[in-house]
Amino acid sequence: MSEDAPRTTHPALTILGGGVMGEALLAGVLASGWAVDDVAVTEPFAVRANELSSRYGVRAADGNAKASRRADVVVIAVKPKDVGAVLAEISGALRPGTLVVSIAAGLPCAFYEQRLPAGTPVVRVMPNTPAVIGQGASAISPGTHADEGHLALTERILATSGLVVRADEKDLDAVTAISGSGPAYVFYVVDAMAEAGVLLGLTRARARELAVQTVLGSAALLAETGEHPVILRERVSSPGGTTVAAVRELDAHGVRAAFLAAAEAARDRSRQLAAEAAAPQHG
Ligand SMILES: NC(=O)C1=CN([C@@H]2O[C@H](COP(=O)(O)OP(=O)(O)OC[C@H]3O[C@@H](n4cnc5c(N)ncnc54)[C@H](OP(=O)(O)O)[C@@H]3O)[C@@H](O)[C@H]2O)C=CC1
Ligand SMILES: O=C(O)[C@@H]1CCC=N1
Repeated sequence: MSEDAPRTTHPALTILGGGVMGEALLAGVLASGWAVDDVAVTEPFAVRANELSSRYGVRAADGNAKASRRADVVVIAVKPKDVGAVLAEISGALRPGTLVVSIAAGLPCAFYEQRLPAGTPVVRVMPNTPAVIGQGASAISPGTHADEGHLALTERILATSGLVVRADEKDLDAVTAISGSGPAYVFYVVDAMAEAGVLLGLTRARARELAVQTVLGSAALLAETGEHPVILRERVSSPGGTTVAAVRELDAHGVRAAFLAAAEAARDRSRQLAAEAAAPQHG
């Protein structure tokens, strides 16, 4: 880059929790040009903290309070049951105006606002694991004190790992049930298709290779054509052919109804997580 080229400035970002999603967000911002000095991660398990530090070159040695003190944006990426304890640690350390972004399932913005200094801007996010390869889907929703600038900043951070959409907070449990948990449904379908291939005599490796490429190609076809899935399904289904015979079995075995029930169960569990996190801790 020439010395005259404009430099993009990035806010100081601290990610609390270096697990699956914390690492995905970390990798995304670094790949998008965040400097390692602008990003820190916290992780209580020292072996994991060292791993993240040596893999990405970011600071991972500090505790939550110290790492949050110098941040412009703090991303909470611990499990929902651990969020209350983390907020108690960082509440006194945040500088006024620090944006708190949480990816924890279930917990509403109000949960954070009740535990952080008055006026703290909070944005709730529901990402998903394809963020690991920059193919994630995230929905974001503002708390009481988050303005357009906070939403735009959150979008900037999440866009480094995929699609970002804005959603009303009342819809975030539904988003969790569809795109948050959704990758697991797709992996389940791929595994079932591969198993079916084995049943029909294909090797396991060949069956999985074909199932993965079929899902990849079908998703790309949907995204690139913008066609309705029913239209694309009809194009596969020749009159009197193999596909219509197969889809009749999916219907007969209640696969569509199972997806609807699964989404309701995930939505309900998301609500329960909020209730459990708000309940007094025992033990
Ligand atoms: N996995 C997913 O598909 C999605 C997850 N989410 C949400 O993201 C959050 C993280 O999930 P995920 O990454 O899967 O979970 P992980 O268990 O992989 O990551 C959580 C990390 O937080 C660490 N941790 C625990 N306590 C603390 C603490 N007090 N301070 C700092 N770090 C701590 C854990 O360390 P240790 O293991 O040593 O305890 C662990 O590394 C959850 O709230 C989840 O609801 C949202 C969307 C999708
Ligand atoms: O299973 C969970 O609770 C998290 C939230 C969405 C995906 N994984």
